[in-house]
Amino acid sequence: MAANGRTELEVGADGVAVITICNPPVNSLSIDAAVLNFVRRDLYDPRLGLLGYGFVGNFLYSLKESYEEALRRSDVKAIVVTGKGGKFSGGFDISSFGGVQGGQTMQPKVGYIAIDILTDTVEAATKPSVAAIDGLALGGGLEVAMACHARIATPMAQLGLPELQLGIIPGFGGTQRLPRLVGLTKSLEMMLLSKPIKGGEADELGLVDALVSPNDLVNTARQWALDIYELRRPWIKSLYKTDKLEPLGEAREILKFARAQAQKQAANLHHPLVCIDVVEEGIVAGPRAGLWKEATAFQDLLFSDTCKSLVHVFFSQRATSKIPGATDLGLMPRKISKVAILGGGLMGSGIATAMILSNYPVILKEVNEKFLNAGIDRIKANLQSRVRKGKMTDERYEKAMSLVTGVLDYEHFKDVDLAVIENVKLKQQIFSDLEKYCPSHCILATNTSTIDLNLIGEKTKSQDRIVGAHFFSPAHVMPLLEIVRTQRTSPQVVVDLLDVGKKIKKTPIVVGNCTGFAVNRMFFPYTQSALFYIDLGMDVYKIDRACTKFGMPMGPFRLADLVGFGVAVATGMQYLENFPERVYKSMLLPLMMEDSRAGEATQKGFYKYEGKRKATPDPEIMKYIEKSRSMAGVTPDPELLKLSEKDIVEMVFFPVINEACRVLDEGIAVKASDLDIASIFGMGFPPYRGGVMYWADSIGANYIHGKLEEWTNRYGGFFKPCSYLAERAAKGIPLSAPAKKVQARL
Ligand SMILES: C[C@H](O)CC(=O)SCCNC(=O)CCNC(=O)[C@H](O)C(C)(C)COP(=O)(O)OP(=O)(O)OC[C@H]1O[C@@H](n2cnc3c(N)ncnc32)[C@H](O)[C@@H]1OP(=O)(O)O
Repeated sequence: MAANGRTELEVGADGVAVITICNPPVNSLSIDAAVLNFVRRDLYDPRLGLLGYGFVGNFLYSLKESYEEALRRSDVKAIVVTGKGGKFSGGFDISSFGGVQGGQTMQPKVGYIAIDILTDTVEAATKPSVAAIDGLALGGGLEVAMACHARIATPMAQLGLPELQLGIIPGFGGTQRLPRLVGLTKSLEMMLLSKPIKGGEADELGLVDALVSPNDLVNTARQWALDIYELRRPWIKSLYKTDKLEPLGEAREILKFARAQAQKQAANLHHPLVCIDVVEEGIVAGPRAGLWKEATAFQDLLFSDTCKSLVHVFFSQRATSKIPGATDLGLMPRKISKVAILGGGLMGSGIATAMILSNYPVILKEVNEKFLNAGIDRIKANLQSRVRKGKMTDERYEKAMSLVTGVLDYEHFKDVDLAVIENVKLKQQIFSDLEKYCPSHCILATNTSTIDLNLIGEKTKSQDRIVGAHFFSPAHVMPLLEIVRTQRTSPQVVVDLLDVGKKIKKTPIVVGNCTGFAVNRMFFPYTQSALFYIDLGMDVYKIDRACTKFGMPMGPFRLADLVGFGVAVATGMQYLENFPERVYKSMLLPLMMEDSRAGEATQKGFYKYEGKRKATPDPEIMKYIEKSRSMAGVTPDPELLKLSEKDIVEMVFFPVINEACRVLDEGIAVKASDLDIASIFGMGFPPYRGGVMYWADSIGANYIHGKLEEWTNRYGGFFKPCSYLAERAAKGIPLSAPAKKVQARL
């Protein structure tokens, strides 16, 4: 049995050596710090990595060793590379990035893996090798497979180079081999969008050579390798293929277009452009030059802030489902076979759509025929929009719709496992009805962003199975799910809902019960502070521009237009009731609403909307702003007109950080990284800045605290830093450090 991150080598009577990648759970290609520590310090340069020769890591060294053995042995004619447990490989071990970035783990010398191991050992081998791909072949995993002389995959295999989502580029030759196997346009799409493809598409494109069932995979690959050995099939080195590459002139046009697209999509990101440059180098100067450029660029990007932030996001996203007191108790999620949704409004129908898309049978209950039909029609419309966009076949549409049953009574509720209550009046009554009609294990979930879960359950004996499931609109599209637990919600129910969340492809975060929970609590100051600055004399469009340049999908005013002023005012009222000391009572939205100017839905808000969703600044808003300013009795501050975009971003986001600190301090969120994920998936905070708390720590609690203090003195209590922030600023402790660590340091 191999140790973690090693390869197993087994030679069959047919003369085929099968090299198996073994590193559960995803067979990542590991670099083992312990092994690297044996390398002599004098052969190590922190920027260039290993200058001399030595062990370069568990898996990769082991792969080279296995190859060398297979090449040496006279009983081996050909080689098959595969992965253990139905997965080829999820790529380079991301958990080792931190060690390399922090200097604890040495990295191999530039080009060692891509050139010495994959090109000069695997691809240049005198015996042919075939990759047998089931499950995942991502990043470095696919790069190993592309260095083999053929690839056999299963239809459900996922193949891709998603490195850019981590702020790096493919570093094991992927930028050179993928374009040569699938053409420039498709390869750029796969890399720039970090989008894997399934086995079927890979077969059509020529990325794999044959598609077989998982049971036939290794045997087919063995035979294929022998066929190459006996010259019955071509022996192809993908690095030197040219037939799929577009002619140079055309290639240059494709690269130019890709650069423009990359800049349009994320102007703050540098690494997509580096990726395009590296691809171009290979096309213009030849693939070996491309490999060298790739290797140096990869090592530089590994140390970038973008990479560090995105790796933080990767692990934080996975950590949201690790909940102390729930997921560490050894509880297994129970099987949810049927879901009931009460209320087919916008949210209810969106939730139903998300459920049926993941094959959960759904009962949709409404109070009358008219509402029920409207709810079913909304679900149909959600799915039809997917069909129109080519994301769903007609057959899949019919199958999904067949999972929905519309009802007007509780007759069908006796075998329901999960009941989700949408925004229906008399929730208390409904919960007590559900208690009567549903089986005693059924989870009772309510979708709400405000309601007090303790109150809802007051008339039932089922407080332990009451939980909040806060979806974001549109529920079948938005990726976040806030799971709200009260003091009495059972850990089993939390574990069950985390599992459902994962199955319906949402990123769940578990939060405590309070007005606004975590996401809306953080979101509120985003628009609040912006409204305040308008009364103080700032320009609406300048604020929006600064926020979008920072990386937000839209600024606070464009967002208010999208959400609608009615919702914004209603939310403001709830905050006023619960947190009066930090609500700014702006009159701007009510004034605009008096003239039926209530956001995008009314074609006019802070912007004018003529074409579909096209927002144009509207000078008319000045008359409302002037009125609002005079009603507020605030004197505009000429200093604010001089602010740079960086200053504006700080003024908008530091109150958000302040609120995030309160959320953490009150125990509403379990850990700071959950708030990072909540800000990215719930607010659209740029992931390459790592999330709101990670970004805050990159700036420093002390600086943020100082600014908030300064603004409190100048403009009032709205900015007052909370005690959590003040304490950490004073003691120099990161905002994201866990509470017990703080205590340990106090
Ligand atoms: C030089 C090279 O070009 C550079 C590279 O290869 S960079 C790496 C490229 N590969 C990737 O980006 C793939 C990243 N992984 C994923 O997208 C997904 O994890 C996956 C599709 C592989 C599996 O998804 P899923 O089945 O939902 O499981 P998921 O919960 O994400 O992962 C399972 C565990 O494997 C870990 N994991 C997944 N991929 C990993 C990787 N490449 N390295 C280290 N750990 C990894 C996860 O952190 C998680 O650990 P946990 O159970 O302790 O939380």
